[in-house]
Amino acid sequence: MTTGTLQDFAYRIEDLRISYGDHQVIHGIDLTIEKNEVTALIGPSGCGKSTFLKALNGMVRTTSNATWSGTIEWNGKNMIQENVDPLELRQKVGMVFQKPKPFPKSIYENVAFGPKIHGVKKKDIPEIVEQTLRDAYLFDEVKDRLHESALGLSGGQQQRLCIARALATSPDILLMDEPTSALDPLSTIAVEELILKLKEKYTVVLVTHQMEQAARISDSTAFFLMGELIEFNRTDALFQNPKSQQTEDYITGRFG
Ligand SMILES: Nc1ncnc2c1ncn2[C@@H]1O[C@H](COP(=O)(O)OP(=O)(O)OP(=O)(O)O)[C@@H](O)[C@H]1O
Repeated sequence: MTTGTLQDFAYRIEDLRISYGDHQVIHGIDLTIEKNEVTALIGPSGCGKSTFLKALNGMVRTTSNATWSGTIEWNGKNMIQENVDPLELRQKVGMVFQKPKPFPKSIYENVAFGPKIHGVKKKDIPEIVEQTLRDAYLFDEVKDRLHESALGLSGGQQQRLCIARALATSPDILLMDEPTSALDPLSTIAVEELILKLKEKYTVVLVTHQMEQAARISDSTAFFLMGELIEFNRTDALFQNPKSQQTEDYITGRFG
């Protein structure tokens, strides 16, 4: 594999296997994640969706009881076999979690934190903060209170701030682990609309328990069951005409 090759995909995954101690939880997954699309990961609790996401941002490497094998080609390298700079990975692959957890600092400082760590010049930071808050469709709501605590924002605003924080280091990819599960319906719609806009600039991989959400906002959907990839297809095709009986049972609510 040549370093720096321009890829037309965000990730190419081949025969990915992951274990925690003796417990294998991902069983040989092959999947290509396209750039500038939303890829949804669905499946019942414990099927390995979060573990798969942790593989994509390299967190499996630093999880003490975890081992992995296979190929995750990202940015011209197999991140399982080859040395990938953890700082580069953290800058290029942003992560958004289930519960919004802004730092107990001002709105401004939350967004400025990443660029500061990555060595952006002090004079450039105000512009980055403003642009990133605009990209997260939050700027107009917070422009008069940038230096007030982020903890004073609503849950939905806090989640959009966490998305802004992830965007502030100019990533290519955003990994989102159930980003709306702690939000009320209106905030959920705001975050879903944001995700749809983000794919113009970013690749989004989204773990969701809400089938309607996958159907509404993703381009492709992967259905996981007990650590195996049962079906991966364009979202419309997967929901309208599932090829596997297990997919059909899951999306029609017969289990999970
Ligand atoms: N650090 C860990 N050590 C040991 N086992 C783990 C660890 N993290 C996850 N597991 C186990 O790996 C399996 C897959 O978990 P994972 O969190 O990836 O599933 P999930 O599909 O994201 O579940 P959920 O939808 O409930 O979040 C589960 O059996 C879980 O208990």
